Amino acid sequence: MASPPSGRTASVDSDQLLVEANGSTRTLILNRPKQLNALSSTMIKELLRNFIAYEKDDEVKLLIMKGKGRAFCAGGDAAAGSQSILNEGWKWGANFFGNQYLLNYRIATCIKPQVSLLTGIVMGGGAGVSLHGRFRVATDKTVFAMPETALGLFPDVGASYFLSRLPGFYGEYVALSGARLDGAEMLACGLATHFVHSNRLLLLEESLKRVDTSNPFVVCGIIDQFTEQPSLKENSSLNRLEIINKCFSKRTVEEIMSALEQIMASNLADEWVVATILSLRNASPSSLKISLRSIREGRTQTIGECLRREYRMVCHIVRGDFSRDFFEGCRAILIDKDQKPMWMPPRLEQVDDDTVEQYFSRIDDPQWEELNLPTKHSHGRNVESKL
Ligand SMILES: CC(C)(COP(=O)(O)OP(=O)(O)OC[C@H]1O[C@@H](n2cnc3c(N)ncnc32)[C@H](O)[C@@H]1OP(=O)(O)O)[C@@H](O)C(=O)NCCC(=O)NCCSC(=O)/C=C/c1ccc(O)cc1
Repeated sequence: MASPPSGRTASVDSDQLLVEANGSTRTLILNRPKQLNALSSTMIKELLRNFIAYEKDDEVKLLIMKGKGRAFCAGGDAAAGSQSILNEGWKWGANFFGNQYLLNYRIATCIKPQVSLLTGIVMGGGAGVSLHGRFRVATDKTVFAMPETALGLFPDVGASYFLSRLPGFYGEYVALSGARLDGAEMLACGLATHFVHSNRLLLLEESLKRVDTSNPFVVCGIIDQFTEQPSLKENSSLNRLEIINKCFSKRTVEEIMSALEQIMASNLADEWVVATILSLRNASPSSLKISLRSIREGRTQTIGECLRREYRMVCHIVRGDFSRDFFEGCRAILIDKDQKPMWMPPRLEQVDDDTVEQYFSRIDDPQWEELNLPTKHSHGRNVESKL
């Protein structure tokens, strides 16, 4: 589909993605508000097609990404996705995640600035379509999380790149516990680049739509006019960075747990420690172990290397090679909603190092291929500087 004429909105495939053209800007609107804009396969393909087209189109200079309704995006559509994999086989899942990671890579290496308006829920796949972009605007209504360990998955969409670059061992904490961050916390740790009050977001958007340049300094100057410096709440996890660094720097998940439990034993009234321990106890043991290793490996890898490795991991998951926790997590959280997943194996000590290792190996199947990412010479430098 060609870009719509200026000032017009074009819609695609049942309106799941709306594209608004204003002069040199294109506003991409995730439009499944009832599903909190969870990314369907159609939306991912359309976003990918648009990003590829915009890179070549000299008339397009700035991209704006937003969500319709109360969420920016609550992740990939895990409810429909897990059912499609069960009905159609693992290749459906491999194709879904392959396209999504390719989109994440296109966004990370796109030479045109992207401004994501992160108000409302930003989770999982929603982080993948925004945080790799140049400008991430959080608000007083932002609720960010990477909740995949509670779903039997692991923080993917390049999270092993952007979480591993957070201060200290905060990324390990966010990845393993699925902790929710507000807009002020996103800004403080570097996941967001700006904070704008939600009641000024429309004004910011109107100003951005008049931009006629890809110069990031000009774009930044415009966003700066609307920003404010929010304060961290007293109970913010960022005020716990010392404890987080002490516990989440441990080598294994078992050691992280026991470090947290020691703190709990000496201070039973510490609600934050209790909540963190509970979230780790409720998460899939297999997911916790592969997530920790993924973040650790991500620290020294490029965005492309992270996404290729995550693709291997997710392919093992959709094939159910070592565990079916992902299907069980989707059932318990999103389909039956009983919130009581039966993880298998159920205990951390039952997930051995050899099994964890295998999640990082190539898939031994003639029908499987590594994630094929386009060569984007020298853009790696830009990608590194975004966080
Ligand atoms: C805390 C949330 C975001 C909001 O809670 P709420 O305010 O009480 O709202 P609801 O839970 O009632 O959500 C409204 C509707 O949106 C739906 N929804 C809300 N997130 C979603 C969602 N990621 N998917 C598919 N429907 C959703 C949700 O099921 C519900 O549908 P319905 O019951 O039909 O009204 C809650 O919905 C929630 O925990 N959602 C899951 C968030 C989450 O784990 N996301 C990211 C990790 S998973 C991921 O990124 C990709 C996984 C995936 C795996 C395999 C695939 O093939 C494809 C994708």
